[in-house]
Amino acid sequence: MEKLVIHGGKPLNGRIRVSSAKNAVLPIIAATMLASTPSRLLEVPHLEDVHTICEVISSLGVKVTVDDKKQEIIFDAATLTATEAPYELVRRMRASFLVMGPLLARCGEARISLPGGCAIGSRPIDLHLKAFEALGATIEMGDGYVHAKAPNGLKGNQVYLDFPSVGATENVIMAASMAEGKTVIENAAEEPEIVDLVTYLNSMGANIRGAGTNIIRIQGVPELKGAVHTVIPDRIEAGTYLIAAAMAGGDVYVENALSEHLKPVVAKLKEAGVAVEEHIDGIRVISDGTLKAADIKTLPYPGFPTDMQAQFMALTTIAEGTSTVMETVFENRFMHVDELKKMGAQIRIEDRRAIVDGIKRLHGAEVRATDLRAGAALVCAGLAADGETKVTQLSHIDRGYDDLVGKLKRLGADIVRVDE
Ligand SMILES: CC(=O)N[C@H]1[C@@H](OP(=O)(O)OP(=O)(O)OC[C@H]2O[C@@H](n3ccc(=O)[nH]c3=O)[C@H](O)[C@@H]2O)O[C@H](CO)[C@@H](O)[C@@H]1O
Ligand SMILES: C=C(OP(=O)(O)O)C(=O)O
Repeated sequence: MEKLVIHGGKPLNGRIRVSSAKNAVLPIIAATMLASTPSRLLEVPHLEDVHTICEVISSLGVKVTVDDKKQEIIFDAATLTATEAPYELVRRMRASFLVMGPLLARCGEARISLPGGCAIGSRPIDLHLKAFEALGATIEMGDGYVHAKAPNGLKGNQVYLDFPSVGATENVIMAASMAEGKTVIENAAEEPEIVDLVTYLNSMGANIRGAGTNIIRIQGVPELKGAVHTVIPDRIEAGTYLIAAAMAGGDVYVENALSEHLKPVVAKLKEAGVAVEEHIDGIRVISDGTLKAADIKTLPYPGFPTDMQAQFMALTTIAEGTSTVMETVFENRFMHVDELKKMGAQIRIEDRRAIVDGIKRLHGAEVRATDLRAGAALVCAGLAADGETKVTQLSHIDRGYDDLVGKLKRLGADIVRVDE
């Protein structure tokens, strides 16, 4: 079994560069299916989730040509032939469901396995389906699959999302980009990854306005052409390294981190007593490892990101005083609590709130990465803890962190990946 073995207590120093955002590259790869000519994506991160979405669209007939050295991928969807995404692929990653919008737009049909729940909550897809129906698709469910059909094409409409779901907003944008007429999405998600998807779609010839606000207007066009695109930096990866440095202590420059995408994380780090400098091409953290309690509440963007909740909770475990961590986006995203407790953390859960009594130091332990960000939180905790920490279930971490071990080693961390 593969493990990360960390000998904690060493300060982190130096520079690392953030990779392109997982949560932007996944919908953008799905969107390449909309084009009748090839698209080229630059600086694509090496992530398991990227492999998975490439497998999904390859299985639908898209020609995917990877140039690993240049970190480029070319997608040619002229050969899109199939409309069914099977369970074996969709179960590996929920974001596979993002192929539904493009398939409906291009082929008028999609049969996709239900993505189901996962460690962080039940994660239904009702908002996606309601929106597709508003665009004229008929939806049938059976045998664990969603079968959506729009044989005469999709028609633009007003779509109100009951919650600003990131995935539903992306799926509707992609579907509506080639629908007949105008679509207006109200209560849309405002995440930077949505803005990046729309930047890419507009460069393909789409007509979409308002991305980054809660009202997005889409005038459908009959055809989209491939484009060249570089995906935005990963704000969650950046935030994870900021927290690692804040906890372990040291002086770290996170190059390519965009501070305008990380406002709540930077504000909370400052509240916790960490010195943070926001520069044009990155963010610098200087910390002696002394931290103060700070409360967070996760919210859709521009609120505090749920994908940073576990890492920030790790930080509060060694912050002086009592912190409250409230999770409002997912109903069950506290799987890391039991693992952090194995390292000595004092945490109790009251409904959607975790109350953390800070202690002076964590101690090393063998812990499980129960999901992607839980894994990241445990790595941060291990870097700051006394003694040896072993993190297992690395497949979760591999989904979303490009060269985690290499980057941390460059900062002086004592971390290795072993197969025991
Ligand atoms: C690949 C990707 O970009 N993943 C991100 C995306 O996930 P994802 O797009 O799945 O997250 P959503 O914004 O859709 O989910 C937010 C909340 O809405 C609920 N919901 C969502 C859709 C739906 O049809 N019905 C429904 O009830 C979910 O269960 C959840 O409680 O945004 C999340 C919230 O910022 C992040 O944590 C994920 O990292
Ligand atoms: C929850 C996450 O991703 P996904 O939506 O792909 O599960 C995440 O990136 O933290």
